[in-house]
Amino acid sequence: MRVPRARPISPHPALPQLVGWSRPPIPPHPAGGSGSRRPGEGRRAGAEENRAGRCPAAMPSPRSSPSRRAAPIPSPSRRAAPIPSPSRRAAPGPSPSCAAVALRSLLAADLRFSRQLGVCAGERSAWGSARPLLRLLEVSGHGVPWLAGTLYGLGRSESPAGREVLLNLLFALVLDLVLVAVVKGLVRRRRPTHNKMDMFVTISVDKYSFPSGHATRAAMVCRFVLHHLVLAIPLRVLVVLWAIIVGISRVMLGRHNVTDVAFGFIMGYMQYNVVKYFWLSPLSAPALFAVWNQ
Ligand SMILES: CC(C)=CCC/C(C)=C/COP(=O)(O)O
Repeated sequence: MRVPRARPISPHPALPQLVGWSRPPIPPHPAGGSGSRRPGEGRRAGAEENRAGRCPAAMPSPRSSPSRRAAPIPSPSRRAAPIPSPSRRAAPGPSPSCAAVALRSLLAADLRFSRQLGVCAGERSAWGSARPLLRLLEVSGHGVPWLAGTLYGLGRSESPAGREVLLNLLFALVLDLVLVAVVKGLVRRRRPTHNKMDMFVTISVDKYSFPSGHATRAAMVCRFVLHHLVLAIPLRVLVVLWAIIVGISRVMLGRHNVTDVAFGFIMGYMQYNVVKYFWLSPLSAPALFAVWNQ
């Protein structure tokens, strides 16, 4: 018959393996507060955070960690050991959630990729000789020529239909400037470090890069023009190509990261929906058109 071996009582399941048996039991902390952590508690707290919806990817898996493999399997009696107080369990600090880990990885890849694509960021960059051409594209998608051109067209237009379209284009351009300024001011993402701040006419929020104002404007103007101008197919293709090239050139010039431009395209595309919804016409804004037609 086998006689069960007597097992000394340990104050904590992990202590026997880590500090030996000769150590006197540690009394439970009276306040359960910020006393010194016992070995093994951090691991337990981490596991609890994991159960509470933390990202498993952010934690080393038990298989990947040799120290975890060596950890003792708690027996039923050990499981009855004193439960650490909530304040002790909170001590290791929050580990990043899945979304935060994914976002951080995406942003790191974005920075790396955008730096590689910034081949015209300076005159001495790999494609530095193409920089003047890309800067011309920059002006073609800038707010000033678009606002000036629209105002000029409005002043010269003699047809009510033309005036209506141009008035709505003016509204779209102003809306775009306001929305981009608001998002840039909220997100406050710095422009890439390799960007030379030699841009044509900027306003204060333009020190920020998210989203790309050129990309929003290019996408929105592209949709606007395709909907309201009767153009031959080659010209329509050219308008779409222009919008895409303006966006790509922002990254090549080092002005933006890829995500700034990608979000800018989406935002500009959706801005046109807003313009369409609030379309100004003699029916929806009679006062405005009455003044204009006098
Ligand atoms: C001053 C006016 C009327 C518009 C500013 C246009 C501008 C500089 C936008 C910035 O574009 P990115 O965000 O693509 O660099």
